[in-house]
Amino acid sequence: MSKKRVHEIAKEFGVKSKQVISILQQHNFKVTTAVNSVDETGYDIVKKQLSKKDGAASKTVHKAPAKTAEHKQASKSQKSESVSHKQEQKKSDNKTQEPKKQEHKKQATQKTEQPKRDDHKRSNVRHVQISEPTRKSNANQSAGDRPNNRSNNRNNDNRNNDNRNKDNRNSGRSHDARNNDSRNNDNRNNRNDDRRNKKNKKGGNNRPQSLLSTSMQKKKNRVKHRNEQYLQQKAEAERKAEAAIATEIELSGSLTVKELADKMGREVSEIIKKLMLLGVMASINQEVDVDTATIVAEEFGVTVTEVEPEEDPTDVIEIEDAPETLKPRPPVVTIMGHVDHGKTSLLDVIRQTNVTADEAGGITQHIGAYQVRYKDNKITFLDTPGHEAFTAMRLRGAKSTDIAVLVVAADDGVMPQTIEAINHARSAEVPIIVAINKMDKPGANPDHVKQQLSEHGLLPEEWGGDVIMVPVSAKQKQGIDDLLENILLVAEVMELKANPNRKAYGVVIEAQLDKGRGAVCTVLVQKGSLRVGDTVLAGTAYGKVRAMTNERGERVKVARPSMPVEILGFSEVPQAGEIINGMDDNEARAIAEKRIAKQRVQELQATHKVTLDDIFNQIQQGELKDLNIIIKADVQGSVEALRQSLEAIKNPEVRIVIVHAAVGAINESDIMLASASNAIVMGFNVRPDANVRRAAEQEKVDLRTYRVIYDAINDVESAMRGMLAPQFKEIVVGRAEVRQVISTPKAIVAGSYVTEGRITNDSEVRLIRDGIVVFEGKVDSLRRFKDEVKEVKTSFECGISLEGYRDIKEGDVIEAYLMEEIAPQL
Ligand SMILES: Nc1nc2c(ncn2[C@@H]2O[C@H](COP(=O)(O)OP(=O)(O)OP(=O)(O)O)[C@@H](O)[C@H]2O)c(=O)[nH]1
Repeated sequence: MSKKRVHEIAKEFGVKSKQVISILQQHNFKVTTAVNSVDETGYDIVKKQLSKKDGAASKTVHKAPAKTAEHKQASKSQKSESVSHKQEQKKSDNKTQEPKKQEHKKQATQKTEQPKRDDHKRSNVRHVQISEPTRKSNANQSAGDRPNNRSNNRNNDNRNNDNRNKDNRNSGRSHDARNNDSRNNDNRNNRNDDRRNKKNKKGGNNRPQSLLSTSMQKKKNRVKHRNEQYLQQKAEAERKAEAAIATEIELSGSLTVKELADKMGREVSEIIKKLMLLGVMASINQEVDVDTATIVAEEFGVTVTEVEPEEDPTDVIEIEDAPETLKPRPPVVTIMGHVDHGKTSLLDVIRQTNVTADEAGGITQHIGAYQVRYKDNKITFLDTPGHEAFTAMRLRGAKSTDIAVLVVAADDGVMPQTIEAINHARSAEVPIIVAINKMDKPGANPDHVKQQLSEHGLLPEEWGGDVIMVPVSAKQKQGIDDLLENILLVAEVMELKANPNRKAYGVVIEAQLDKGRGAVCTVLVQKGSLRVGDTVLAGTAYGKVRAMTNERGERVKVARPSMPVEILGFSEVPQAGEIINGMDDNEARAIAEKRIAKQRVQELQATHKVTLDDIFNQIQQGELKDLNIIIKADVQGSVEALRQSLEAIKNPEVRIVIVHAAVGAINESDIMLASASNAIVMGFNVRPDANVRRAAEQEKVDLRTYRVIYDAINDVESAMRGMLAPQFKEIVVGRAEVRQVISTPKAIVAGSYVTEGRITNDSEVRLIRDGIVVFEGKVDSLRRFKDEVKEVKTSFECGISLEGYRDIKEGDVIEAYLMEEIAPQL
């Protein structure tokens, strides 16, 4: 063997050159540096020495990595040592502790990683085992950064202990009880290390977990638990919402925004937003047609199927007539206006001047409607009080009038009923022609009338508006042609047409029971033709037409569109405004029976007329879109004040609509209009008379009277919020008419006649003059002749004096009332 340098030998044995030099010097070799070389003898001495030492060193120091064949060999022997040791230990431990076995297994597997680590720490006496993240960071630190490493090591004393133990194990040294303890420590320490490392990573608290207060821990657990619960609930809600969202819906006709949202399983706000984006401003209760609903639904990715609406077996399906079957028909005109402005006179003049020679016998009987001929054209006039033609018919969904003629006396101008008539016609969307009557009168001022009408939204044509205003005089029969001419003109523009060749469809104008003839009914045929022998159905009444007569009492066999006829043959008296259909016998009977049954059910159910008491419920259920109100007050100022205050009430779901507002007492016409338009009537300083109250009860119209405007507004606001406290209801106990006013030194005594109910001496009373409340207070004294009495009943005379009020006039009405507490509505 050639000579070998010291550093080569050192490298070969994995020791420092210094060590080799020292051995050689001990054996008198002259070597001082690593580059000095020695012969085979020197090499053998070193080898011998080092292998001796190696045996000893292997017991204390971990071996160098198995890079060379020798090392591999060493590693193998180490393994075999370890295995044999395990076997020995197995025996000695008498197979007692399973965890230990596990530990051994773990160590065995760790061995495969060992060389790497050994390599890394060859120069370190202490072997540091660190958990993965730290190891990484240490690895990232350069090997030259030793002091840092060391300080880390010091900080991690436990870990170091652990590693020392591990080293011991790896070196195959004895595994005594101490070692076992160390292993346990090792496990604990490892866990702690992991936590600490995690914490350190976050830059959090470095204190060991055990040092955290128990309460903190509990708090943390609670928060964690709550968070988990919240997340679970959220996920559940989302899952449910997801499930509720429809992907397909069926639409059978227009529906409200709320209904659409419900169908789609979406929030109303989402639908409203989408509609807004589409340029449609809609509130929750507003109706949207199928097309709009379809667009909205498709925007949400919902497929829409249009289906036929469910049929009501009591409905008679209305046939849509093909355009080619339609033939022109005469217009149907209603004359309306204020009392004494000349409605009857005008109708008479029209009738007389336009009956042809052969009809000279004239109209023999009143049948509520008639036709006149004018220049080969027919015009049908409804001879019923104006408001009835609208309210009663509209109530049942019928539209009888094409054109409204508003009669205004030129000398009197616009009066309360004129405004009422305008509102009726507007409500029914019927065009208005104004007949300015009594033009022959000296005080006639048509311009003033036009001016007044303009203020109510009727602007005459000559002033740039679209309302035809014709000056007439019923008395002098002037302007009648002009009026009829204009009626025909408006009718022509309206292109009024109907199919005469089909089963009859019309409306009942009026009906009554005649002792001799049974149910007598005036019918206006609107479509098709009605013939004697036809079976007809109107509401729950049906029957075969036995006889038909026109307005002159002549028997007719057929009645065509726009023709009024009186018919006999109904099983019972139908109601005015009811729709009449010609149909098969059996079908008519079957539908009538079903309608009777339905009516019974409806009667059992609560009425759906709007009342302040249940406005909130109706809003909630999406049933109410507009709150219609009719205002009646004693003076115009109050009307306007109430109107403006009510209109100023804003509610996102309900709009306040003033259907009619006028000065004057509440009358039957107001009730009819309220009934037809589902309105409530609010009276301010005005009172309804007995008939009006009865009508309101019958029609189930909510009628409220107030003395203070604020109370009225407050009631509406509270009702809309569902906060109305209807604890008291006024009960009228009796009424007395003042027939004579007697002045005595002590008081003014109203010599009165009790017309209804009773008046008591402790009554709360109000004094009413022309429907207007002029005083509210208490009875001071109540006398029959000269005696003080407690009460006076209907049909008796009495003397009433009022506490603190003397301005009593003949014709005044004294109304006695009491406030009755009523149970709040549920
Ligand atoms: N000078 C004049 N008087 C008229 C004219 N038209 C009607 N009158 C008179 O006015 C009064 C009332 O006429 P009516 O036709 O009864 O009036 P109305 O509107 O039908 O009255 P009500 O049925 O009570 O609502 C009668 O005395 C008529 O003679 C007219 O053109 N000129």
